[in-house]
Amino acid sequence: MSQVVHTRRLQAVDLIKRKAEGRKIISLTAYHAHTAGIVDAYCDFVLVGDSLGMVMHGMESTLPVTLEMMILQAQAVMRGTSRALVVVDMPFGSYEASREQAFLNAARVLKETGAGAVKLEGGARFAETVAFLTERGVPVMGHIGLTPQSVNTMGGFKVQGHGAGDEDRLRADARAISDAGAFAIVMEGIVEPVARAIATDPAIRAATIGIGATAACDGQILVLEDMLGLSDRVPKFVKSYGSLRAHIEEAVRAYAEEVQAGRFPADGHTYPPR
Ligand SMILES: Nc1nc(=O)c2c([nH]1)NC[C@@H]1CN(c3ccc(C(=O)N[C@@H](CCC(=O)O)C(=O)O)cc3)CN21
Ligand SMILES: CC(C)C(=O)C(=O)O
Ligand SMILES: [Mg+2]
Repeated sequence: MSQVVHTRRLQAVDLIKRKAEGRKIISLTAYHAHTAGIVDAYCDFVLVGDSLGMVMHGMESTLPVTLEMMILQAQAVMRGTSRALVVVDMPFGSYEASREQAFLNAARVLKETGAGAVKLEGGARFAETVAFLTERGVPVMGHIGLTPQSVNTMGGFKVQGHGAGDEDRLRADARAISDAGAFAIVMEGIVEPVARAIATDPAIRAATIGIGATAACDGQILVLEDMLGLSDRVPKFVKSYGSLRAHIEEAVRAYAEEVQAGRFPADGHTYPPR
């Protein structure tokens, strides 16, 4: 009799185990089935980020992104992955008004996509929301520091933690959402000594995921198109691991040249008579 090998996706609780074991948590964003399929083998979780508004649609900020856009791209990413946990960003306006609004919209995300968790931006002020969702079966990832949905109140995409009292505030934010039941916290754009102090704080049970924050975090994330060298402008915290923009441009240039010269399509690319 053959043994049934049950492979399953990583789950939110697995990331907390990772933190305890001291094994780094690897993650990237993805918005499409095909790119998600490539990163699935290497990532513990794949984030369907609301940065898709800026990366895929050329928006100036993440504010115009809708729940419908997030659900559509999350469905694509779920189809492309089999191993990684898929986490979906709650877009601006879909969770801030009340705990009930947050639950109803998060439930829609889980029901309509099959994703394993949602992420929402905010610290101590959203601790009640994080607890409300977690108690009702929705695993929540928090996001503190440079929170892009607050671009208008922050006065730009500004690195956080330079001011007096910032360390205490950011630490209180991280502790509050960890205590509320968040399984992980994205720490974005936080100045090094402050980020390190929070990432190594033994009072924080949630796994810390850095982006433009310290290497002391339990894991790291980047926007896939940024690290591939496809995005035209990237934040300073991005390291380029590829040069897709140049690759695509060269392919498109060669195609245009061959069509112009009549060399494409050649015999192998047309249908001969039977
Ligand atoms: N393509 C992309 N990559 C991202 O990492 C990303 C998005 N889009 N969209 C949503 C947010 C916005 N993010 C950003 C955008 C710009 C900066 C930026 O320009 N930062 C300045 C420092 C600004 C300051 O502290 O004054 C930098 O030089 O990195 C940082 C994060 C991160 N997220
Ligand atoms: C940059 C990551 C953390 C994010 O929130 C996004 O891609 O929207
Ligand atoms: Mg986001």
